[in-house]
Amino acid sequence: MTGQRFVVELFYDVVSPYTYFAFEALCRYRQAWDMELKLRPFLLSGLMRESGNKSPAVVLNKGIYCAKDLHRLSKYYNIPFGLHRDYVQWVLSRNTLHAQRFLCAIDLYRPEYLETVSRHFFRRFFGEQKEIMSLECLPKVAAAAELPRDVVSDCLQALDSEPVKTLLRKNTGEALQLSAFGSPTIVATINGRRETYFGQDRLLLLAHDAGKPWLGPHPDAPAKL
Ligand SMILES: N[C@@H](CCC(=O)N[C@@H](CS)C(=O)NCC(=O)O)C(=O)O
Repeated sequence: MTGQRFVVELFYDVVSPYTYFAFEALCRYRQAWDMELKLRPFLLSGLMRESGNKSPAVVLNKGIYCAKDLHRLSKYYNIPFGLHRDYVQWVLSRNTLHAQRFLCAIDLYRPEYLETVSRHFFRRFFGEQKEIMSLECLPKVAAAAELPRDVVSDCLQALDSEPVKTLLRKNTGEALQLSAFGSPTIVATINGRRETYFGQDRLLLLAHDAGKPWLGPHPDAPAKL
C-alpha cells in the first residue's frame, strides 16, 4: 500500500441480512485496519433489476441454506439475529425505498448519524423481526437511534426531495458501474484502484489484498491464550 488513507466503501441496503454482518464487521475493523469507512446506502431491488439478478429468496434450497448459514454467522459475530416468518414474503413483495431514502437524507444533512441509524434498521429487522418497509417505521427507528427530533422531521420531509432521490440513484448507479449485483458490495481502494468484493465472506480476501490482518470477528478483543 502507498501512504494514502485506506478507504473502504460499503454499498448496502438494510433489507439484506448478510449485509448486517458485513456492516458490523467493517465498523469493528476501523481501528485494526486504520480505515476510513464510507457508508453508501443504495437500493438493492433497483440494483437487482438493473443487473438482471434475482433475490436468493426465490430459490427454495438457497433459502433453506441461507437460513442456516445466517444463524452460524450470528454466533460467529455474536450478533443477535432472526428472520420473521414472513421475511421472504416481505422482501419479495415490498422494497426498502423509504428506509434507503431516509438513510440518504441523513447522509446529506446529518452524516454523523448515518452509522447509528443504519444499525437500528438492521436491529429492528433482524434483531426484533419487525418490518422496515413502511413509512411509519422510520420515526421508530430514528427514536431508537436517539436522533434529535428536528433532524428526524427534516429528514422525513426531505424523503421525496430531488437531492435525496439523486443520492440514492447515484449510489445505486455507481455500484452497478462497479459490477455490483447484490448486497453487501464492498469497494476497497488498494494501491489507487477501486476493487469490488461481494459478501461479508470476502472480507478476509479483501484484507489479504490490502495487506491488512484478518483477526476474526472480534478484532479488538484480546487474543485468547
Ligand atoms: N456469500 C455472501 C452472500 C451475500 C448474499 O447472498 N446477499 C444477498 C442479499 S442478502 C444478495 O444480494 N444476493 C445476490 C446474489 O447472491 O446473487 C455473504 O457471505 O455475504
